[in-house]
Amino acid sequence: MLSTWVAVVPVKPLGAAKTRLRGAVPRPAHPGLVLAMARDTVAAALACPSVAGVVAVCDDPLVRAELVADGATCLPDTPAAGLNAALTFGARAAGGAPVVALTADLPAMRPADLAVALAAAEALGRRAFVPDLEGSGTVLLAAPAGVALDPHFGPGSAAAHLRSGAVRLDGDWPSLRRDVDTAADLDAATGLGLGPHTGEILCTPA
Ligand SMILES: Nc1nc2c(ncn2[C@@H]2O[C@H](COP(=O)(O)OP(=O)(O)OP(=O)(O)O)[C@@H](O)[C@H]2O)c(=O)[nH]1
Ligand SMILES: C=C(OP(=O)(O)O)C(=O)O
Repeated sequence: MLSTWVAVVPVKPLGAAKTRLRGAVPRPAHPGLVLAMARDTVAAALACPSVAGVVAVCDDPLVRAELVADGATCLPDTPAAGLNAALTFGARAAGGAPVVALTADLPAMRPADLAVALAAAEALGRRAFVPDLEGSGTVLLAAPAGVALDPHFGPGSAAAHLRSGAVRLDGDWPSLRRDVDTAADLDAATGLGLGPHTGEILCTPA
């Protein structure tokens, strides 16, 4: 039987987020692009049959309002403590359920790819992670019920997750593994098929 996972999605305040992506769209559209990618990530997670709910961790009132309207629960960030603290905080709110951490920059993610990755994690019964397409970063970290998430996101996180004892999952899940950090990543995600919110931003004239 499939577990029902709680997905924890961290989102930086829009004014500070996705600095490497600046320039991919005209300057005023940048916050809207970051928000749209987060909304598509959350929508795909909510549409995945093995996900029971999404907890977003974010201090930005606009992001919180949009994601709650989309069906997520939102928690405030731990003040100035960073990404891994935010994930640990969000994971604790899952109350011992299986937790999957997802970055909020997966605008091409398909629910079916996420479901297959989660089934692979469940079959292992251990902490497991999915590297990004480049191989050095992490897009997903999963912990079974009752096991601490112990996130090590940040530069070189795939190696850090491996060192921490998590198992690397190497499935062919391009829509899940295509995180968007740069304009070139956004082009690649566009080629895979963007979610509707990100697609709409890119189609809106400046
Ligand atoms: N809640 C929260 N989310 C964070 C924090 N730092 C990063 N994130 C989120 O974690 C995910 C992965 O982070 P990055 O891909 O490095 O995003 P970023 O820091 O906005 O991007 P750059 O400025 O280009 O480094 C994204 O969804 C970010 O919004 C943080 O301090 N708090
Ligand atoms: C935070 C991460 O994202 P990126 O490396 O894409 O900034 C990560 O991969 O751990």
